[in-house]
Amino acid sequence: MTPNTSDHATDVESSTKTTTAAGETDSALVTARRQLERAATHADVDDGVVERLKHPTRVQRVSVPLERDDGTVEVFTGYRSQHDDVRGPYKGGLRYHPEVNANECIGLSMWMTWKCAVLDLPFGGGKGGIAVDPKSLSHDEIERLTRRFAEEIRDIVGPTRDVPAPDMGTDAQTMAWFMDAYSMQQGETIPGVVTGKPPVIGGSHGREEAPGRSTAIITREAIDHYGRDLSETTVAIQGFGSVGANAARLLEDWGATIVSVSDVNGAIYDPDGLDTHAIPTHDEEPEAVLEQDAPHTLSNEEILELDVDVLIPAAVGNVLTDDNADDVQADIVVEGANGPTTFAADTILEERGISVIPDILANAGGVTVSYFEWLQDINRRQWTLEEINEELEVKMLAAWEDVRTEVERKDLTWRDAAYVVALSRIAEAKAVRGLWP
Ligand SMILES: NC(=O)C1=CN([C@@H]2O[C@H](COP(=O)(O)OP(=O)(O)OC[C@H]3O[C@@H](n4cnc5c(N)ncnc54)[C@H](OP(=O)(O)O)[C@@H]3O)[C@@H](O)[C@H]2O)C=CC1
Ligand SMILES: O=C(O)CCC(=O)C(=O)O
Repeated sequence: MTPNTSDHATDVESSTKTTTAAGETDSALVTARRQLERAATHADVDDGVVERLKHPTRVQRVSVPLERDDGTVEVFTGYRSQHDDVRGPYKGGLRYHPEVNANECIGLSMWMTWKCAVLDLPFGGGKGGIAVDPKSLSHDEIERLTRRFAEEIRDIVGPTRDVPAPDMGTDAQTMAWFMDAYSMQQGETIPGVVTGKPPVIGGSHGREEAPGRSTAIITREAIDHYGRDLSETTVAIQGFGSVGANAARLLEDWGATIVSVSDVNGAIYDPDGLDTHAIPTHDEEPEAVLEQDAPHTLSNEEILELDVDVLIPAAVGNVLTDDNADDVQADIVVEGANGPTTFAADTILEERGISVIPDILANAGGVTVSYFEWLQDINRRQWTLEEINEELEVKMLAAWEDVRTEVERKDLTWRDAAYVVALSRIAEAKAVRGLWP
């Protein structure tokens, strides 16, 4: 099939914006561009490079027909946005969620470019997915959908071109089907086409927990930076999946008090602390949070306004907006999710003295362990879980120090500082390759 590819993606970039009650336009793409424009004023980067980075290299949109279990046919829309590859192959997850659209994928792929650069990984940024509610499909239907999606985007992915991974609504099994479908088309087993696979077929130990682990590591460092003690820290976490649940359990193990967690239906709250190991994760049992014993339940709006030391939004994007930023009571927000804070909310939180540690640093453990997986696939050698976690700690602490240095040197917000680190590495790579614009 001929790829339906738009090199400039203008058609999609001008559509699908959402607006908050207060009128703030906040698609992931709009937020990502505003963040870039603001951060660029603090970085020594050519205006032309910044202009180029506002646009993806390529966005592929495909129709993904699915034969349902009852024999009827339904057609879903899938996307893959490839933002920039100056530092290496495009890298980023595949999301299965009803709200997936082109602009969301472009914005998320921009964030992947910065994330890989902040962590100094040899990758660029990509992101994709299918506009579908995976909970409405059977196991077999998700397998058929994934295999067909892999066929539709096979021309633009590959271990040295673009390497997908899990994101919301996808997991190690999804990656296994994707890898198998791609390998069958290529006529040989190619584990490195995706990361986040089960270890038995070339996946890495620790990948599933990694974005939650890095979110916990960065929370720990932030607490220490502000002269506090983790054992006296209260935390609320929105979302109890790969990112939220793993961050919650680690922070609890390290002494923090997790007072509230939520899933799509709402939150449970215990001011004395929850036993997060006893709460099933999204992977173990979706929508199980409200079934747990707890003194209070809250809505997903209320959890964001709890009086806690640390708030970790770890579910969907755009949850902190100009509508509720004034009501946030946490002292520190650590972004476990991608893009939970709109541009206007960021400004309000900054004015109120609330530190926001950005997604492109905090949740970067996922793509970092994906990089370790990619290396393991190339070398056909599996690292132990201990090796993975040790290397992840080293990479996260190095990135934390790089960003912290910029925060202190230029008196920047954590987000601006992370962008400055990323942009300078990307601009230097473009300059040295002579790859401008
Ligand atoms: N997986 C990864 O490798 C990485 C993911 N991220 C980002 O982290 C975020 C979460 O991803 P991940 O943990 O993988 O997702 P999962 O699918 O594993 O879990 C998502 C969690 O969020 C809950 N949820 C879904 N919709 C809402 C909503 N509208 N309000 C509140 N909670 C909701 C789900 O509830 P329920 O169980 O009831 O469905 C579930 O608990 C996303 O922004 C993703 O892009 C970032 C880096 C890496
Ligand atoms: O592991 C990866 O390649 C990407 C993970 C991801 O999508 C993300 O960090 O948002």
